[in-house]
Amino acid sequence: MLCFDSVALRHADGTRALDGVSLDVPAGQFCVVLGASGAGKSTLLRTVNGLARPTTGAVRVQGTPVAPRNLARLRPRIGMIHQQFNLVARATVAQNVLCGALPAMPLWRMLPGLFTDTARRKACALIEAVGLGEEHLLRRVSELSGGQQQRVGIARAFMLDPPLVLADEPVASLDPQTSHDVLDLLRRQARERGATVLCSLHQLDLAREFADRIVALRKGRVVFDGAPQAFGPAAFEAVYGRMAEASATAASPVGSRSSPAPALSPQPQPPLPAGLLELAP
Ligand SMILES: Nc1ncnc2c1ncn2[C@@H]1O[C@H](COP(=O)(O)OP(=O)(O)OP(=O)(O)O)[C@@H](O)[C@H]1O
Repeated sequence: MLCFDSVALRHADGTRALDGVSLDVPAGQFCVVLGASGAGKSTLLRTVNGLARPTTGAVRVQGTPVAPRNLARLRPRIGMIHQQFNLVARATVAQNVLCGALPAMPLWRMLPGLFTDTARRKACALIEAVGLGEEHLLRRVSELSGGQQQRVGIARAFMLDPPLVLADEPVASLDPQTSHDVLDLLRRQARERGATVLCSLHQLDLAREFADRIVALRKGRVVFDGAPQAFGPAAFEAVYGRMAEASATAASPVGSRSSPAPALSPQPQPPLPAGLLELAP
């Protein structure tokens, strides 16, 4: 379904965001990408829908290379769920979900927002499937809670029945219980529709609970790739580096709903760079 072939991405300032990532994600898999902040998770996802271009290597979706000439053909096949929901705040729930059909619409229908009856019915069915009743259809999304907004985001992502869904930290701004419910919903929807999911997360406990497979990055490299049960203290240390084994276990026991906490030991404070001292008021 999805193939990363020796993918490296170096930014103009020299930052190596991805460094030789090779992965095959088979159809139907719920694959979670873990890693500390800056490890390259978002960049990896963005190479799949063409928002980031690898410096070397290739990404293929169902055998089609992700390249500018193929993007119009690929985008309807890739649903996207964002950390900050990326909904149109002033538009209604129904309008936002219908927007998920735009990548497959001709321009003459897209500009005036001429959605077909089939699309409207599909949007209603999806809104119900994600647990939002009819009373929510015409509510502005700005009036919804974070969890409800992400349900709208999930419904929108499935509008075109994409075989592949990318979810970039979909629960980062939600409380632990809502995070659990939203991931449960995402996995159920993906299973029912046979979709493959590549989902970046910070919460190891949620990854262990929902993933079929965990791929962990550190500094743009894959440092763990395996079943959630195989992600033990050694993998934790490989991914999060400085965190001690004991604090790792305490921070994120299996089944807990908290995010990994930073190591508790006090760190010596380095001196402020000279440039910052000059910024005194
Ligand atoms: N436009 C850019 N120019 C230079 N460096 C960038 C740019 N965008 C991202 N980076 C760097 O690339 C690396 C990977 O970033 P990325 O956003 O993929 O990490 P991440 O694992 O998703 O982090 P987070 O969990 O904090 O969202 C980081 O070092 C980041 O600072």
